[in-house]
Amino acid sequence: MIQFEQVSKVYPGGQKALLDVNFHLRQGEMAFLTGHSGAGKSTLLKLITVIERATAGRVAINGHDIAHVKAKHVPYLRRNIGMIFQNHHLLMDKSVFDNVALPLVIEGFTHGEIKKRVAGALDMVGLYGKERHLPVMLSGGEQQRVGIARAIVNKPPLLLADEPTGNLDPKLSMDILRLFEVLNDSGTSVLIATHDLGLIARMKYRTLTLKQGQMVGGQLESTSAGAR
Ligand SMILES: Nc1ncnc2c1ncn2[C@@H]1O[C@H](COP(=O)(O)OP(=O)(O)OP(=O)(O)O)[C@@H](O)[C@H]1O
Repeated sequence: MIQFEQVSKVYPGGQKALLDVNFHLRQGEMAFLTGHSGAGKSTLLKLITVIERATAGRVAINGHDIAHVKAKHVPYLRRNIGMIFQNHHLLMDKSVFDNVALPLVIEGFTHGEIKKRVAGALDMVGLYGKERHLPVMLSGGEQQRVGIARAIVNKPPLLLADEPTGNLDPKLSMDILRLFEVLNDSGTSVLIATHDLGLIARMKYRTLTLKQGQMVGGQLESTSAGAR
């Protein structure tokens, strides 16, 4: 599903964020991505969503090299990726419903289908009934879950999450991880960047580890990857 071959990223100014990174996330796999602050986790996710471009190497999704994809094709590529951001990226002047509906509106779904799917996604994250609320009326954890509902509402084949449990208490964190498992069971590939080693330890998934931009663990696919 996702393949990195000798991928490096140097930011303008010379900051080396990733160095010769190799890994393969299989179709239907769920894995964690961990490492110290500044190790390069967010950068790695940004290369997959083409928010940033690799300086060297090959980044491929389903065999297609995306490192050099034309800017006009990037929105099509992103439709297949649900992205959960560290700081939610919600539209603060729009209701919960409008925030979650956004990917479906962009894709041109009918109003009836949008209502049905948004209700389903909000139900999955435990926010059913809060459709008309503005994000400011919600707690940090609830806002995070609105971001998760928005990422899963169009049932993307790939879900990327950057610290998805950062604002959540242990019980809610576990609930969100279980939700990712449900999506993974239905075929979604999931990559979760997190500092939460306790959470990782409780779930038996492959863990890719970055240290100062280098992949120092988890690159090799194990036959038990994805087993619980
Ligand atoms: N836009 C940018 N311009 C220059 N340097 C950047 C930029 N974004 C990130 N970096 C640098 O690249 C390195 C990797 O950053 P990145 O955000 O990928 O790390 P991270 O592992 O996600 O960290 P955290 O866990 O703190 O979010 C850091 O040294 C950071 O300062």
